[in-house]
Amino acid sequence: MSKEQNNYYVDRRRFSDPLAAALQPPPGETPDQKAARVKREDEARKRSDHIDEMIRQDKLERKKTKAEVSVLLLGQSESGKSTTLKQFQLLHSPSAFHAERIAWRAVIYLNLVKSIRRILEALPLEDDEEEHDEDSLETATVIISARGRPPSAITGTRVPNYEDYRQRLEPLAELEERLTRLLSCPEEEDPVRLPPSSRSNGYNVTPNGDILVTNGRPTPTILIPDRNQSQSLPVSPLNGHGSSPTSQPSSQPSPIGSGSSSRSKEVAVHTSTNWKKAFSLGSRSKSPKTPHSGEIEGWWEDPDDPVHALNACAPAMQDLWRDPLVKKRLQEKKIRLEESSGFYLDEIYRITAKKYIPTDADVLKARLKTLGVVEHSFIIPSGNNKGARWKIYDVGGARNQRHAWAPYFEDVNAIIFLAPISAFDQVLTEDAQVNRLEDSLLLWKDVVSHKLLAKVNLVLFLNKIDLLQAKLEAGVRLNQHMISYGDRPNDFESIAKYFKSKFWNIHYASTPNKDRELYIHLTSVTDTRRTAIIIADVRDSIIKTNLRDLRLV
Ligand SMILES: Nc1nc2c(ncn2[C@@H]2O[C@H](COP(=O)(O)OP(=O)(O)OP(=O)(O)O)[C@@H](O)[C@H]2O)c(=O)[nH]1
Ligand SMILES: [Mg+2]
Repeated sequence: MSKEQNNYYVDRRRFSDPLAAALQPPPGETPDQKAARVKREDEARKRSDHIDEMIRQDKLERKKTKAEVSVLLLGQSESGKSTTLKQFQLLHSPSAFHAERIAWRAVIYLNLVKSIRRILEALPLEDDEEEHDEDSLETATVIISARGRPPSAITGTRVPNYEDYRQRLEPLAELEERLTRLLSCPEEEDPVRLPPSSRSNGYNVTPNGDILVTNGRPTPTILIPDRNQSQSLPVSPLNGHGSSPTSQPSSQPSPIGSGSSSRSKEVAVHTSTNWKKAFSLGSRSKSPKTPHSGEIEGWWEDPDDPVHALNACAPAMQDLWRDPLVKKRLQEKKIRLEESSGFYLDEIYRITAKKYIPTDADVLKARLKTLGVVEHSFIIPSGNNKGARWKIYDVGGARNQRHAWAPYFEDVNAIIFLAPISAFDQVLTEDAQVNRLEDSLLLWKDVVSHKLLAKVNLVLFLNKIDLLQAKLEAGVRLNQHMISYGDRPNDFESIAKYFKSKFWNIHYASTPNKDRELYIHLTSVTDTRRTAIIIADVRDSIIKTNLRDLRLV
């Protein structure tokens, strides 16, 4: 570069940097003037440094007194994150949890109807079993056998009553369509984009202080009247004329058992949609009910409410589920509905009763895929301290949701990572080539090796141990799906120990912070009593190790 060019760049720099320009000695400066100027600049610099230091101290002090803990729930789809969040809610804001129970009625109905559809689809003997097997990969409850299909799956058990069941259950097809339409999020395919700035927008505070992130839209506060109160219950918006924002023109439902919508997507609700409101508060167009007003008192009096179709189909559903030939056929097809929403099948008459209100356990078992990020916030008292505000973030775990996690890494105190260890013989719903346990291990490695998370407390829930136990009792062998397990005993203790050390080793090998403590729990997060104990333990460990410096304990 020539001297001229060089000067040009220096001048440009002066122009574009006002501070540098200001510090340039004025032309013709005498030595005395220079000494005075240098002294002034020195003093200015000292004052500026002092202000910087004060700001730093102030920030530190504010951080110390900020009684706030952020916890992020991570893990693959169906690992139990939302269920864990529900357990936190049940423990720390039970009235809000109970107030929302009624909203889950629609989800539970849909879970039940989907289970019935899956059974009906599994019954017919297909000419082409290969094609049918592929159909069943739709959910993660289907087992991929390392040794191919057993001979029984090819010969197959015929269910002579199939056509009769199908006809009796036909009304459920329309109901499934309606519930799906009302619950589903139209942007389901869209990846979630949550810039960090969006985290400060759209908070909605319930009367209990619970906060939900709603991306700017209002969050429902759902109230369920006490059973003992004479107050009327709301009329259901599930009646097909509902004013739900997600209502769309009706499309023809596919006949139940036809298999034509068997690949239909799992129902997912984006955190920005108001599904709880839509399913709880009833039609706004109807005025408040009183026992003598001649108006309907509750959803069960609304002839269009889904409960009627369900209630009418209850005997057929019960016959189907109890039929030994059906059970045999499901076994042959290796479909274990008890691992997903199938547990409602054991309680058909209770769930389809006209005045059914979901219990806590029903809500914990209800499956609704998360899209986006849900924040739940509450105060947890600790000792004499007035308590810290805990914020728990529940994220979508499906592959197209995971990029929304990173913005939350920056100021999180602890991560609860869920790995469903019963899933060793299953594949991802979003990619049938990937074993679910393998996916959990890779995801775990990504999380523990992440530099931004180096100082974050890690809690690992090896979840769904109840299902693992049931699977082992049914004779499923781990080493047929994980060759590395070798010929170790196929019992629960040995397998739990093996998984613990596998996850522990990955952490040890990949963590950027060897001093970090890792807490591992064997969990079944649908079990309220045990999970409450574990949550208390997790809470204490997070507070003790993370927040001692912040004077919270
Ligand atoms: N039996 C049993 N079921 C569980 C357990 N944990 C979760 N479930 C059920 O598994 C299903 C999936 O759980 P969710 O909590 O919705 O899973 P998630 O991790 O939030 O999934 P995404 O929202 O898709 O990321 C629900 O029906 C839960 O009730 C468990 O330990 N045992
Ligand atoms: Mg979820």
